[in-house]
Amino acid sequence: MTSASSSDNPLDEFSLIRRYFHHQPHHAGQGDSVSMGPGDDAAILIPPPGQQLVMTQDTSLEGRHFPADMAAADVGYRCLAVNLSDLAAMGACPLWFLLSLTLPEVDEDWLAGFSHGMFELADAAGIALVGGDITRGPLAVSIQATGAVPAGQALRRSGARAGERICLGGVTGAGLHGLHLWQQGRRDGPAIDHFRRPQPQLELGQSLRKRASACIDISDGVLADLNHVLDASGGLGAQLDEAALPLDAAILSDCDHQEQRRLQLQGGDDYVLLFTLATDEPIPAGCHVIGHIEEAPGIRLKTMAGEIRSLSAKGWQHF
Ligand SMILES: Nc1ncnc2c1ncn2[C@@H]1O[C@H](COP(=O)(O)OP(=O)(O)O)[C@@H](O)[C@H]1O
Ligand SMILES: Cc1ncc(C[n+]2csc(CCOP(=O)(O)OP(=O)(O)O)c2C)c(N)n1
Ligand SMILES: [Mg+2]
Repeated sequence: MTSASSSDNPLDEFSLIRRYFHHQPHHAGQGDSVSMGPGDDAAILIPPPGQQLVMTQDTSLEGRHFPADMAAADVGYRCLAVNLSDLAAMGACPLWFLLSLTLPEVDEDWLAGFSHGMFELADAAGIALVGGDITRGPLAVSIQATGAVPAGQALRRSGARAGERICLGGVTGAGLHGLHLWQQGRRDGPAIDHFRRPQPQLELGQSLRKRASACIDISDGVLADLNHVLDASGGLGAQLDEAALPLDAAILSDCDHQEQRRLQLQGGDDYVLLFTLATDEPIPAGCHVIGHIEEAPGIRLKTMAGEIRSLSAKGWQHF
């Protein structure tokens, strides 16, 4: 957020909520499960019969998760996208979300842009905003999203087994590279687009139910998030094949080989799915096999030269 409100009489909290956050869902059926949305002490929701609810929450802070000079519409889109990516990783269909917004001031241009970007993705994904909270302070966006899966079919981090293939739902490295370019003053191009507007892989996640043995979305980098799967699956290990790592050469063309590898494996901000598949499962279209699960703990890389090197599961860490 870069500019202050020019209004002499800023909107009060309730008018602001009515103006920017009472949104009529565009999607057929979106909102049908909402008995009471924003406006009462809490939302009243109708869980889909026979389904389990899946809940997640991620907070995005200015300067930590998105740059202070990012357009408000992109901030709105991105903050919802990172939460939808967690629903995708569980194989869930999005239903409802709560928005907790901390604003330094009432800037109506910013709010109009933010809500526009957020609802653009909400409508595309079929998720309804059902409530939230607004307070004053340094800009922070916290979203709690709920989805549903048929009972017993949610994807977990914990089901990987030795011998299974490790797959990626898309290329990695573009997100953090986009941030680096942003920090160098660039404002357009495919890597920047990837960083500004990550595309949660909801359809892929849903298609992996009853097929993938484990799944996670990559927010902290391939190695760090693969390591969560290995830990959750009982302390297994993995071997990755350097030659098989998907690389969008156009996106990472301005990086040397070592930087490309670092971004691909440790970048973060990717929001593609990483999942494990038994050897008889077909590989979904657009996905890449990057290695396999092994009994021996730790992550190893088979290099282009055929050497096996140990890798540390380093990735993004807040502390
Ligand atoms: N403050 C918290 N209280 C309880 N559980 C938490 C808290 N923060 C994170 N978790 C849980 O820890 C797990 C890992 O969180 P996180 O690393 O944020 O995952 P993700 O990358 O999927 O967002 C999740 O199951 C999340 O719900
Ligand atoms: C301004 C800015 N600096 C740095 C980053 C890089 N970054 C910040 S948090 C993060 C990891 C993901 O965020 P986190 O809060 O750990 O989300 P979660 O893993 O819980 O989904 C990355 C790669 C960024 N996105 N924006
Ligand atoms: Mg999280």
